[in-house]
Amino acid sequence: MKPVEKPVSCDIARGAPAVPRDLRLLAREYFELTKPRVVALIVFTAVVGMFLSSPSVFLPLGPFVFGTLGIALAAGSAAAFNHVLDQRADAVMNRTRARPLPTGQLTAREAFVFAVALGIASMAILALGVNTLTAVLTFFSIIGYSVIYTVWLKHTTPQNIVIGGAAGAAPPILGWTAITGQVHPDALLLFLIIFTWTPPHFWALALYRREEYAKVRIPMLPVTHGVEFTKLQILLYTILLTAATVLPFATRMSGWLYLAGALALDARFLLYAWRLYRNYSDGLARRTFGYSIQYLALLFALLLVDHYSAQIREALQSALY
Ligand code: HEM
Ligand SMILES: CC(C)=CCC/C(C)=C/CC/C(C)=C/COP(=O)(O)OP(=O)(O)O
Repeated sequence: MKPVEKPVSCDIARGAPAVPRDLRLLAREYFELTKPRVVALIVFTAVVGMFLSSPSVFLPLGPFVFGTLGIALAAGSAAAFNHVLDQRADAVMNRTRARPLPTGQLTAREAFVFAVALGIASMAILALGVNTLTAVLTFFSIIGYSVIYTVWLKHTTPQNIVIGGAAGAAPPILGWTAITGQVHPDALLLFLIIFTWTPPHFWALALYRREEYAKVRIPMLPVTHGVEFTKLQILLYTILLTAATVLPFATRMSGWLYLAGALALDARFLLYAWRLYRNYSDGLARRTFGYSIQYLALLFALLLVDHYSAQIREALQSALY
């Protein structure tokens, strides 16, 4: 469990900052509002979507730069809205109580203004520098995560993260449309991979954090349906994920290099899910959650390397001979 380093303030309702402000610290708190590590992986999946949409390594510079920036700002905006809208539950759970709003480092008003500013900047950059389709789809992703998931689904149904997962799975589509202006079926495969990955990713964490979720009455699957059922769902979704990861090879979007690497990653994920199912421990659930993140990063890196394998081989050959 992460140690809580910051003092916890009760100033949420009054909206006043509880501690003196230092500009560097303040910048760090704002940065923290964007969930930077999550957003980094989200942006990576979007960038992979961009490269996979084109046979050339050289993407049109404007859509590439503005697309990446716009998607990153949108994801950061959605994350900041999530901090504002979930501040009461965040103040109670150990994992989240050191966040900028529960500690009083930032007020809800400051976080809200920041979220709106990032959202507007993202929309302006995407609409003016990329294309309308990407701006519109990104707008729906922001609403999907910050309103539909955070305000509604998260607090009403244990299927919250399955349905809400669509927003987190959208970025490869956004990357693809940023470059081509079209939603291609191959982009939907990338969406499907993240969509089926989200339940094992999140439920592994929800298992070892189940008491905290119960404390704040958030109906996550282990709280409403218990550990046994959640372990089974993780296993079933990991099997579904394995099937989804074969599709890029089956449709010839990706080649043998991708298939071999993806199956190796899948085998390890399935092993984690199987061991969790047979012999549960909080420690194993924590390691499964950690692996889920490595898994997605490596899988998307594989898609990219496989896509340019011919160019990489040629470059290596000309460097060697
Ligand atoms: C509905 C969908 C999702 C849910 C409910 C979810 C939930 C979570 C939670 C609760 C954490 C722990 C954060 C913490 O340590 O405080 C986490 C971490 C993480 N998630 Fe997800 N996640 C989802 C989708 C995604 C997506 C789409 C990505 C990337 C493509 C992603 C990448 C990550 C990463 C990289 C971390 C580690 C962050 C860190 O080290 O601080 N997640 N996720
Ligand atoms: C392009 C675009 C707008 C994408 C938005 C996608 C986005 C920011 C997804 C975040 C996924 C995530 C960390 C969910 C956890 O929320 P939670 O509230 O369950 O977790 P918490 O308890 O850690 O806050």
